[in-house]
Order: sequence, then structure tokens, then C-alpha cells
Amino acid sequence: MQSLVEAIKEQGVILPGGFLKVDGLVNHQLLPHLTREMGVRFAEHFAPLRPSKVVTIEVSGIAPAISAAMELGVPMVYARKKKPLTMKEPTFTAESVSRTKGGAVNLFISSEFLGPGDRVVVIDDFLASGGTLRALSRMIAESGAALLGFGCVVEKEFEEGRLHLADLNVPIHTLANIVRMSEEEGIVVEVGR
Ligand SMILES: O=P(O)(O)OC[C@H]1O[C@H](OP(=O)(O)OP(=O)(O)O)[C@H](O)[C@@H]1O
Ligand SMILES: O=c1[nH]c(=O)c2nc[nH]c2[nH]1
Repeated sequence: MQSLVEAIKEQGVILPGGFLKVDGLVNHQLLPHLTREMGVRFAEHFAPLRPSKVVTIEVSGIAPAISAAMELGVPMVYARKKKPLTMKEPTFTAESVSRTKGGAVNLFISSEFLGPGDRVVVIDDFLASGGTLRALSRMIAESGAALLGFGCVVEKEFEEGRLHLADLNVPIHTLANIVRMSEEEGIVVEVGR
């Protein structure tokens, strides 16, 4: 997605520890025209697989996921990081590590909204190590739903998440790919794959 690549070049900031700050377009402020185009691009890619549901994880996955779900015309469910008292049991749960806040978090999705009849596309903001997508894939498997694909807004190729998830045999589509980044070279970013 060329417009996203341009926005990352303009606004992206390299932080210590291999983190990319894109708070002005993905993680704090959202730009409606970019978020809408993300949804269009994901929908173009995944519509032929006939998904019945989009699944994501709070908090930064929600915007691109609802944009994709609107284009696909299907519901969107987001995994919660704390189980609310309204959530109906049984729930599917898995542990993941919050990359930007640190520490392990438990994820919860209610069986009320995910089950054996579902055909799921997972959308998230970042693909880094792949740990979060792995945790979501476990919950989806437990629910009996079919996992059709992963879509992420930004891939950090140098963290090799795509390789770590290869055993799942699930197609991965990303909109922008950070090939590498350093103070010397800046952010080397290309259209996703
Ligand atoms: O591929 P991984 O190594 O798992 O990294 C990607 C995950 O890290 C971030 O989650 P985080 O909880 O840090 O942020 P958020 O609350 O903004 O969604 C991001 O939103 C992805 O879900
Ligand atoms: O804002 C973010 N920047 C990153 O580099 C990153 N990696 C995983 N999750 C992330 N979130």
C-alpha cells in the first residue's frame, strides 16, 4: 500500500530496541482515509476466501480490523486482554506478550462469538515476532473455527514473524514491510507482500 509506505517514511520514528513509532497513523492517532484504504486492501485480498468473521486483538488491531470487516460485510470480534463480567463462558484463552507495554497478557474470546461454523481472517496492526498471531491461532483452533489468513498493517521483516508462523501454513498478507531500520540508513520500508 504505497500511501502507507509514504506515511511511514514521513512520520515513522525509530525507537531503541527495534521499535517503530507510528503513533500518528496506527497506534494513537488514526487517519480515516488511510484506515479505510487498509480495509479495502485487506478485503480485496481475502474476499475470495469467503471469510465469515474478522478477528483481532485490542487495542491497535481494532481500527484496521473493523475497516476490513466493513468492506467484507462480516462481523469483527476482538480478543480482550481482561475478561469482563459480561463475557459469556466458555471462553477461549491464550497467553501473549504485549510488545509495547511489556509483560504477559491473557487473551479472551467468548464462544458466543466464535465457533466451528466460522471462517476467520485475523487482522492486526503489527507482525513482529509473530507471537500474538500464534496466540490468536491457538484460540481459533480451540474454537473449531477455520483460520483462513493473517493480515497485518506493518510487518517488521527483520523480526522474522513470517518464518516463525510458517508451520501453521496460513497465508500472510501485509500492507507495508519494514525491511530494516537503523540510525545510519533510516527506515527501509517497501510495499507489503
Ligand atoms: O508479532 P508480535 O511480536 O507479537 O508483535 C505484534 C503485536 O505487538 C503489539 O501489541 P501490543 O500489545 O504491544 O500493542 P497494542 O496494545 O497497541 O495493540 C501489536 O499490536 C501486535 O499485536
Ligand atoms: O508501535 C509498535 N511498534 C513496533 O515496532 C512494534 N512491534 C510490535 N508491536 C509494535 N508496536
